[in-house]
Amino acid sequence: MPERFGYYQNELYLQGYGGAKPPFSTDATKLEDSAAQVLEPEAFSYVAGGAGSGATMHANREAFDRWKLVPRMLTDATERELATTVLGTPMPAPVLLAPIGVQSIVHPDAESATARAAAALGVPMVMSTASSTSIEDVAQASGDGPRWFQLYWPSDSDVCGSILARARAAGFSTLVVTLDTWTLGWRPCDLDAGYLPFLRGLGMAVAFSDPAFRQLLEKPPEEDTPTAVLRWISMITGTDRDWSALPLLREHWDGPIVLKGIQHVDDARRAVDAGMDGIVVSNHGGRQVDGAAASLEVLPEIATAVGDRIEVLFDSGVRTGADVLKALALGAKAVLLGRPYVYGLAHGGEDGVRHVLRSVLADLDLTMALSGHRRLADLTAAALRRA
Ligand SMILES: Cc1cc2nc3c(=O)[nH]c(=O)nc-3n(C[C@H](O)[C@H](O)[C@H](O)COP(=O)(O)O)c2cc1C
Ligand SMILES: CCCCCCC(=O)C(=O)O
Repeated sequence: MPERFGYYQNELYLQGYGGAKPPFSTDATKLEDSAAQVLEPEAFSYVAGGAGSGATMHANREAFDRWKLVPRMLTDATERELATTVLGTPMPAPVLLAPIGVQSIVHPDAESATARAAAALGVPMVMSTASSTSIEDVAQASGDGPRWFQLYWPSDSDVCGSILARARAAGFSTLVVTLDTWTLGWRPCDLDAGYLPFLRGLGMAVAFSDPAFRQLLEKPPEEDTPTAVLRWISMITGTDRDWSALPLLREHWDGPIVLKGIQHVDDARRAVDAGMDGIVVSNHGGRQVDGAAASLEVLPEIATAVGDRIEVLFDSGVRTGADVLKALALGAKAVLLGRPYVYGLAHGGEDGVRHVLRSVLADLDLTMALSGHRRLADLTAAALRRA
């Protein structure tokens, strides 16, 4: 029997009645603040930080604040239907976990804990190429849970093919190709601390466990980590992959393909022309182009232009149930939750991620109810007013 998300509210109140407080806050902002207390300062800054002045990261949140919900009354929203299917993946609510690399810097159980928490709720996890856990180990932790794989696209086609074959064999159903991080943005927090986890050999589990990648090295990564790291980084950065190269991915992947990092309506149209199955309207949580538009700001025009031809997903700035509702009303089919679940992981491993997910989904369920929406299909721009 699938969890009724709103019931998490009762569970928390009843715990309080018995004298117990939830171990972690139900408020994403507070969870971020307290994550600063439990994480190494460099690791916290790496997760929380944005590109440049942080303007785009803050703009992502401000854009949500500009849209207000306009609740409707007496609409028979007693029972809500949140379940949906995106690109053949059934999910209990229109929420996935965004690909987030190098989770070992926040918790030793890293992506395995995230995979177990997501699977327990049936929420799809998008595993990052920059994970600290191998494809096969994440698949094992995920069990029967839905899982998608995010690609930082290696220029070497044998390595690319090998990684994708492993992901497919391990039960990852959809490929998410990230386009906005072909080189790292200007990130003052990390630069000032001289901190980039990858240069320390972290977040390399996918590459270092890959036979095709290992074959290219004179010495195995365990013997000469710096050389292996630099070889890998040089392989996944650069612009020698362009729109014309997208069909090559089809040779290695027979499932749906989604392009992540789309912000311009013309790029959304190009994705359609290239035969892609979906896009993620995302500015990488404001970590790449400082001064770029808020992701929510560009969502409506993109959804209007291509939403009937391609699945439009959204991320960057989602923190609450109301945020999810707003993104759906502005045309997204589903959203990807980013930093908040990493703060859950930092606080309590698998339990922490599960708590964050249950909180966001319960909040979404109750916000749908109190705004008078029973079905996801009811959510249109008419549910909102721009402040
Ligand atoms: C610490 C961190 C690592 C990330 N690693 C990846 C990654 O490996 N691949 C990827 O496509 N996006 C990555 N992202 C971007 C997220 O997938 C997502 O786009 C972003 O977190 C959304 O913004 P939000 O966290 O503010 O909601 C990362 C984000 C953070 C915060
Ligand atoms: C050279 C790209 C590695 C970046 C991987 C992690 C990431 O996406 C981030 O935002 O940080």
